Amino acid sequence: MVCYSSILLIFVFYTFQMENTTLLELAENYGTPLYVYDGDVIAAKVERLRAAFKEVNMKIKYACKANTNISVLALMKKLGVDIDVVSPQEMKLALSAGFSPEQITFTSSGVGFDEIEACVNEGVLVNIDNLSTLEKFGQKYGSSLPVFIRIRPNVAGGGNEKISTGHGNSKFGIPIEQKGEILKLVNKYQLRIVGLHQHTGSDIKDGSTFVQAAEVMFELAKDFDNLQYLDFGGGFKVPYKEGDVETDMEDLGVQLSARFKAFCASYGRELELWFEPGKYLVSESGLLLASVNVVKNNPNGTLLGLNTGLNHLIRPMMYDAYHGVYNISKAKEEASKRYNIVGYMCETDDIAKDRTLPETEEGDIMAIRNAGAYGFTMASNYNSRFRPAEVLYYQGKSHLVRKRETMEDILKNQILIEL
Ligand SMILES: Cc1ncc(COP(=O)(O)O)c(C=O)c1O
Ligand SMILES: N[C@@H](CCCC[NH3+])C(=O)O
Repeated sequence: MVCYSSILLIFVFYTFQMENTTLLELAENYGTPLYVYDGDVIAAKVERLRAAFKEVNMKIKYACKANTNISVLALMKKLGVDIDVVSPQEMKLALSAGFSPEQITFTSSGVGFDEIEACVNEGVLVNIDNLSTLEKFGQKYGSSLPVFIRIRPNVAGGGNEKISTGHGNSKFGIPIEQKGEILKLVNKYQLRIVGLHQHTGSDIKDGSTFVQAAEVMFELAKDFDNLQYLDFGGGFKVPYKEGDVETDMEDLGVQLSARFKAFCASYGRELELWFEPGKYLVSESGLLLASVNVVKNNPNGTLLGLNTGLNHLIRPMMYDAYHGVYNISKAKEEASKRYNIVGYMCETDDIAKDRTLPETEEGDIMAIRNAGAYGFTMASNYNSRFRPAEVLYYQGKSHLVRKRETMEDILKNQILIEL
């Protein structure tokens, strides 16, 4: 109940702050499609996570793959959040946004050793997910640098198969069955393992999945003497519509904090508990604004064709993800008509099916919810279309934080040869 009402507050706040006036103005000023992020929603999510884990020494390492706009990253830094990156390029973005190398962790998955070196050279802590890379790390750096290892706990979790990463057939992490081999390498190279990491998946509804994976980590941790951190990954499920199931953060805070404290007591040292949420911090903060290009009255239903599609928001087509859609131009009118909402790409391009909305006209501005995470970062130039502009709204002011692409961007690296 506590949980549901606080998320409702976020929705109410969010709608109140930005619906109608602000959003329509932004669409007018910057054109559509346009990503808009509400920084106050991000700040509220950070606070909620902190409050749930106030009993332990918890650190938030924002999984920036969800949204790498450098102004969003700068906001995270201002909010006191650290950052998790998955490529040297994300690391550079984090540095550009003002993070110091000590605030960055590189969670690698099957990357070339050159990427490990690139991050080490910047002074960034690396997290290694396979034995072969761990061996190379030992050969090159021995005990001179601290290092993290990612394990695969063989715990299934996540909203769908594509985003489930901790199970026994997953490519991610070093399988927990290979503990003996990890320990051999640790001894051989005197590796300074300062942290253990696991990430079970994304859109995990059930808090007990986190506790289950944590138990695997606690058991493993007993064999490592120099730990400072245990990283339980990200993956908290956010609501996609009112009343939708979400991770009960407050309950998880109570359960996991108690187990964590008990573990630290038996380990004999206070460790930091790390999380690396992406969606939890940014999903609900974002809207993708788009215009209605076409209202198509087909015999079997009415389609709204928007000036966006899977090129800008791939989640509906990739994961069958639900995204709420509403008509900002007709916000005060009663929802009376059913629509399927589709994109403008030369592919089946469903955005939302069977939604009841006010009678909608061509030119209306529509808002697609939960677009703050894995929206722009998974966008492409398919059909040679431009990626949208982005706006960050924070404490009553909106800022353009990325310009819309132009034809120059599309042509930039292409080479026309003489034939
Ligand atoms: C290693 C790792 N950490 C954190 C995340 C963030 O997940 P989410 O955005 O669901 O919190 C991911 C993505 O699933 C991931 O692969
Ligand atoms: N991209 C996924 C979540 C993260 C997957 C990466 N581990 C989504 O949009 O739901």
